[in-house]
Amino acid sequence: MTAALELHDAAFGYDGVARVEGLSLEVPCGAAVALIGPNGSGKSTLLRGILGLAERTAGTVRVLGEAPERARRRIGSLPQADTRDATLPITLRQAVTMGLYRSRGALAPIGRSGRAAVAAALERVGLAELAARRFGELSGGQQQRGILARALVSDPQLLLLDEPFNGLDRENREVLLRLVGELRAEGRTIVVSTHDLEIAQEACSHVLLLASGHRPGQPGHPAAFGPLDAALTLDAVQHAFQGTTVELDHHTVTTTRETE
Ligand SMILES: Nc1ncnc2c1ncn2[C@@H]1O[C@H](COP(=O)(O)OP(=O)(O)OP(=O)(O)O)[C@@H](O)[C@H]1O
Repeated sequence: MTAALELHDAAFGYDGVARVEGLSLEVPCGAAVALIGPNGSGKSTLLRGILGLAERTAGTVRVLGEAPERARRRIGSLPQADTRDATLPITLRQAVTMGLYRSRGALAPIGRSGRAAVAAALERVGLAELAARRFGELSGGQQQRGILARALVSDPQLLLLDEPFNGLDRENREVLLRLVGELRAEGRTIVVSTHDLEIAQEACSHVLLLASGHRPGQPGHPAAFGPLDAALTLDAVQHAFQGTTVELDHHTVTTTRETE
């Protein structure tokens, strides 16, 4: 298999209405794709579409060579922080164990190999010592790493991370950046949405820039896709982030949203 994701003129949305459209791209296996775009351009909708959780309203989609619903057991996902429930009365270890259900089913016994996988995932994100803590009592950054461990526990080939860097302090950000590098080195494919172009430059091989619809209510669409150096141009960033000031120098790209 050459491509982890193959989209041809695909569109995704809700209730028959496309929220992001015109997606034609192939993501090679082992790539780390930064998914960048302004609020509402459809980043989360695209990630949900890849998981088969948002409606495909046009085009075709292959994920790891299969239809999204069939590929789901080979995908690890980290949803946006505000869509998670941190109040569940469970421990961190139990939260991570839930990551096994997708591949094994919720009623299958976890067994020795499952427990070892949970321990390894917790070790990997540096939280082994907090395994017995209640999930809701962890800091935001620790919860984020715990959810990443939950995504990793089933040994996924594709990882979909929705704004994992949001609200992280420097230490948690560094841990996460290092992990993305390691996961990529292991040959896993990663799609990570972020508002931070610096993260894209530090951690990713490819970029998909989404622009908002031309008018309010219209679906977002790609402004650029490709290897980072070729696709992350000032023109593409300006097209995606209309109404913002963008600076692009040799190594650093900063975008600042203009206040009205
Ligand atoms: N469950 C839903 N039902 C209907 N419309 C939705 C749903 N979720 C999102 N939308 C709409 O789809 C559009 C794209 O939203 P989406 O969350 O994918 O954008 P985003 O780029 O991830 O934004 P942000 O950066 O703010 O997270 C928005 O207009 C949003 O209101």
